[in-house]
Amino acid sequence: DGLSGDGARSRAMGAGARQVSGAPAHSDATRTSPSCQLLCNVHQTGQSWHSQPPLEDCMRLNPSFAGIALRSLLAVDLWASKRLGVCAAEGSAWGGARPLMKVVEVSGHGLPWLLGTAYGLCQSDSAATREVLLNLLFALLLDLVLVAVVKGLVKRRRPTHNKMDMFVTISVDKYSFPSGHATRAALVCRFVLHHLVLAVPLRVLVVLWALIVGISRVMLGRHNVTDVLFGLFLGYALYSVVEYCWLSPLSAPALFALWSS
Ligand SMILES: CC(C)=CCC/C(C)=C/COP(=O)(O)O
Repeated sequence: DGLSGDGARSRAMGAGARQVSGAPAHSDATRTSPSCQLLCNVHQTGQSWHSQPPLEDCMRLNPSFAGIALRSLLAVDLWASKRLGVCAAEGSAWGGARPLMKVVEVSGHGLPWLLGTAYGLCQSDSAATREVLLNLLFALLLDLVLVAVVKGLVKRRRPTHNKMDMFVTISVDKYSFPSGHATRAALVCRFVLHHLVLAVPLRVLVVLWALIVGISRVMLGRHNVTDVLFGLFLGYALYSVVEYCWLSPLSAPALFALWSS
């Protein structure tokens, strides 16, 4: 019919699926696995593989716009992350800065934040400080659980150029989406800015710290850019949840009574 390439292949396939199997386009026959359907068609008609392109081939030739956009984004992400992983190893372009980046990594790690907050809680003798620290502890735990759940669901592998020499990890930390450091940095940053009275230069420093923690994840080769961007977004959004569920002697009297006893 004068058509060539994808259009002709798609049309040939569509017609083939209806005529050869003798079934409507959405019957059980067309819902079987593509390769099985193809073998069945070839068996029934004696057609060659060339005259009947497999269904899966057809799907790849007609991907959705969202599919193309996602694949392109992921390709750019992998390419950019590899280029930006300049401290991924001692021999990398900025390998000399790796020890400093690892200090930044520890500053955003969950363990020092959890231990520090728990210690502060034990030491505090003011009810107001206790309330803030208790909520920070709740936020940090919620963050750990949320990140572990998302990592476990998405199961995106860390970049191949990452050296797995991280300070204290848990099993899901073999996965990279989202960056736990980035979520924590954004969460803690918003929390501190809302609950601590700080001079402007210190507030700027807190924001810079959160950004540097995020950037260092890519520079160390631990994460792809999208892991960090989504992590920052998740941590930022999580703070709103923490604010919404704010624990106080009014909303959680049992918890506070337990603590004061
Ligand atoms: C062991 C504890 C308490 C927390 C684990 C913190 C950790 C290692 C998170 C992984 O962060 P990235 O996803 O940014 O690599």
